[in-house]
Amino acid sequence: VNKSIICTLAFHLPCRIWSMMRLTDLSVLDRAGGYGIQALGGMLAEYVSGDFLNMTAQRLHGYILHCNDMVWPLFSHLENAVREGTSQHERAFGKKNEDVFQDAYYSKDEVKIRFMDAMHSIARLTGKDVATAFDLSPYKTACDIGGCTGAMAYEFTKAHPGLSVIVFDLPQVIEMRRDFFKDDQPKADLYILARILHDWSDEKLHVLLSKLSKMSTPGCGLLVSEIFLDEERKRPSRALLQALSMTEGKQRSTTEYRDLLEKHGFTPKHIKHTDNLLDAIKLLIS
Ligand SMILES: C[S@@+](CC[C@H](N)C(=O)[O-])C[C@H]1O[C@@H](n2cnc3c(N)ncnc32)[C@H](O)[C@@H]1O
Repeated sequence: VNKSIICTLAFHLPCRIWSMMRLTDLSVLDRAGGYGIQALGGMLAEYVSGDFLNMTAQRLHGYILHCNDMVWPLFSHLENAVREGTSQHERAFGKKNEDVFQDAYYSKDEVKIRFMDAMHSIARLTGKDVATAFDLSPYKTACDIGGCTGAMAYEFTKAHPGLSVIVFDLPQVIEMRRDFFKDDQPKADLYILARILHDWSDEKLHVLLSKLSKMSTPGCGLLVSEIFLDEERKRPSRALLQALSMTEGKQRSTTEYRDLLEKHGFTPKHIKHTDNLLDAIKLLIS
């Protein structure tokens, strides 16, 4: 991918939103799913000057097509979404539950492939940093919940040759026919949740996390990889912008993730800010 495409995208997205909004007080965006977005300019600076451009040696084609075809059209609902306090997905698809995810991304084959390609691009970009963030030598088996194409799982097996990783995802993605809210996850020493938690409400996550907690025995680990908001919920700005195009989920700070996970018996052990697009936290079941 040509750097100029990234620059163009990074520049035009915030600028177009800004001009559409014509708002002087961007804190009004807090109503759109509870996210402040005071930092559109900051996001631009981060993208243009930051490591993002150095990563473009990796393939981002799928992600750019996904942004162009799926994410960008959602932003045409931005102004009303802000006024009504709805998420843009809710406005675009008229409903707010997990079916939105399946309908939006998996109802048509070409959209499905593009979404999977987009997830694959970012997993390849971030996977090595997430996989090497912690010492995982005590674990022999891992389960990547919502692991999509297996790109992240592949990075884990490359970084930890003794670890075997199961990918658990929807029937449309793999033939295992597993839904992480309904089906029991396979037994593993380590559960990986990469870019999963931000997609769901606290209520939904209680269902998923209590299942994982029941499956885990003392010594089992949980590795969560997300963008962690700072405690003021203002940065990084790409997380805030992404929040506006999400389904029913929300971005959370490190403390919010910690509180959520501790309720299910997972004790945080290490947090790693990777300087890549995703951070990671490792927890142990107590
Ligand atoms: C945002 S993607 C993250 C993919 C991958 N973990 C990564 O970091 O590249 C969310 C993944 O969760 C899967 N997913 C969504 N709802 C699910 C469900 N109810 N049961 C199982 N997988 C689900 C999607 O198919 C998709 O692969």
